[in-house]
Amino acid sequence: MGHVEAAPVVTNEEKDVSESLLGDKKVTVVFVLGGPGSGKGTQCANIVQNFGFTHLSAGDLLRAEIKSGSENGTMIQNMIKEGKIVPSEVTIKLLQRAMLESGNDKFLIDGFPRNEENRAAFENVTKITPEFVLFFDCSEEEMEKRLLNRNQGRDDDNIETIRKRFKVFVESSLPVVEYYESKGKVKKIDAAKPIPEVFEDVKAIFSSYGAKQAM
Ligand SMILES: Nc1ncnc2c1ncn2[C@@H]1O[C@H](COP(=O)(O)OP(=O)(O)OP(=O)(O)O)[C@@H](O)[C@H]1O
Ligand SMILES: Nc1ccn([C@@H]2O[C@H](COP(=O)(O)O)[C@@H](O)[C@H]2O)c(=O)n1
Ligand SMILES: [Mg+2]
Repeated sequence: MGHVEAAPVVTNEEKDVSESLLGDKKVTVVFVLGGPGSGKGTQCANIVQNFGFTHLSAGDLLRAEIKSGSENGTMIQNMIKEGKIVPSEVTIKLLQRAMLESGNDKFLIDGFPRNEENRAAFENVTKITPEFVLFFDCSEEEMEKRLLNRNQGRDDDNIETIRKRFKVFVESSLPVVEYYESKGKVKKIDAAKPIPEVFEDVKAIFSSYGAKQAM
């Protein structure tokens, strides 16, 4: 699998984290995108077990930030309840920290970039471009059913917020997928199939990219 030579970050605030994380270390990043409930988290867990990637879910990092009592917690909580996209600088900082703390050099970044601002800011700040984008394609009808049955106590898994998340996905996130499509970077998966079948398709992609199976 090819690698991306990362470059230093520009802001002083991020300096310590980014220099340690990026410096001259080569990192491989796969963005995992798809609508709410398309199965990103489920399949990332499988990829981690089989291919040695670290899974970083932007949504999970934001929820952890709320729980930590951070000064941004209330703002993040309100945005998530409304299905809105949190400002990029907040999410990128969390991703950078998690990348550094992982000690790994291969990352599945799940649910990010969610809009053009996320995409441009991440590339500008980290100088990392994704190896490829894994896109889980699924109908809204199926995704809605899955989210209403998820039972993980998420504040945004209610029908009102789910509809808002679908709208944001179509208006803001699909254009990011289209951007990467224009660069020939999108690997599309039929995510409507049962979980094991989806993973067979996912495995074929990672194997063909030469990602080593974890021992
Ligand atoms: N292929 C599948 N078929 C049926 N159910 C699935 C499938 N993949 C995942 N699920 C179930 O659907 C729900 C949503 O899956 P998951 O949390 O992986 O989605 P997600 O894309 O990460 O969603 P979100 O964007 O909301 O975080 C979970 O309850 C999961 O068990
Ligand atoms: N790049 C991102 C990712 C997520 N969010 C917010 O978190 C919510 C839940 O995300 P999931 O991927 O776990 O479904 C999402 O609806 C956004 O409110 C974000 O702001 N930016
Ligand atoms: Mg998820």
